[in-house]
Amino acid sequence: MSPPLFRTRIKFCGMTRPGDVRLAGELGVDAVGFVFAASSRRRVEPEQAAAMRDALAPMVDAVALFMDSSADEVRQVLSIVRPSLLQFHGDEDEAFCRSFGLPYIKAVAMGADTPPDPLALHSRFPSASGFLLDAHVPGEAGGTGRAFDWTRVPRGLTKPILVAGGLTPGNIHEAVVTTRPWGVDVSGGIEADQDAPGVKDGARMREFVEEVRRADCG
Ligand SMILES: O=C(O)c1ccccc1NCC(=O)[C@H](O)[C@H](O)COP(=O)(O)O
Repeated sequence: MSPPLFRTRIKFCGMTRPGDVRLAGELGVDAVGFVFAASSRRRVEPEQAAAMRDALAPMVDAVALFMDSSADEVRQVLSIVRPSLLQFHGDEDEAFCRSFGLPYIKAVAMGADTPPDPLALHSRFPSASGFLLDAHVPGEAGGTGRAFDWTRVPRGLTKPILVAGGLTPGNIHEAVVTTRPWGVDVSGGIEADQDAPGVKDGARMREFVEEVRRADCG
């Protein structure tokens, strides 16, 4: 049987080391994320992210992730890091997100109540390139290592969606088969030590990619 044409995109987030970024490129990952959210345990300085960007393979997106940063802070990161894609995790509105002239992804918290309404999302963020559905843990912003109920992924989203939150090499096959997303985003699940956030583990990175590809073939 010939392999399917569709390929689930993979983003590794919360990168802090150039070597991990280099390996992500070799594994065929589509994007890597650098976190600039003030509250994050994986936050990096713009200069550190610029060094990682230099380690990036061609045709891999460098994603700068913000949460309620000021426009000046975002612009400073853009000038130093030169990301190809932005990701917003806070209360940023459409005008703010598009004001930097770069494609962007808007994160949506998947709380315990009703799933987000696709029409409402599209009309609030018509210029978004896609939406990242992340687990919502009260009092925490992201990168929580928690998963949400994947059966609650809203149908009828015409823009690409990325599923995030608590993904690991052990559950990513089921997550992809259940949700069939445009892409998946992982941070803690490719780290070996919970006490060393941002330090990725090569074997877990490789296994994660292999499991996504296995799901793509199923
Ligand atoms: O990763 C963080 O520390 C973070 C902090 C504040 C806002 C967002 C953050 N991460 C966003 C991501 O895209 C993560 O990859 C996503 O939340 C999944 O994280 P994980 O559950 O650890 O895989």
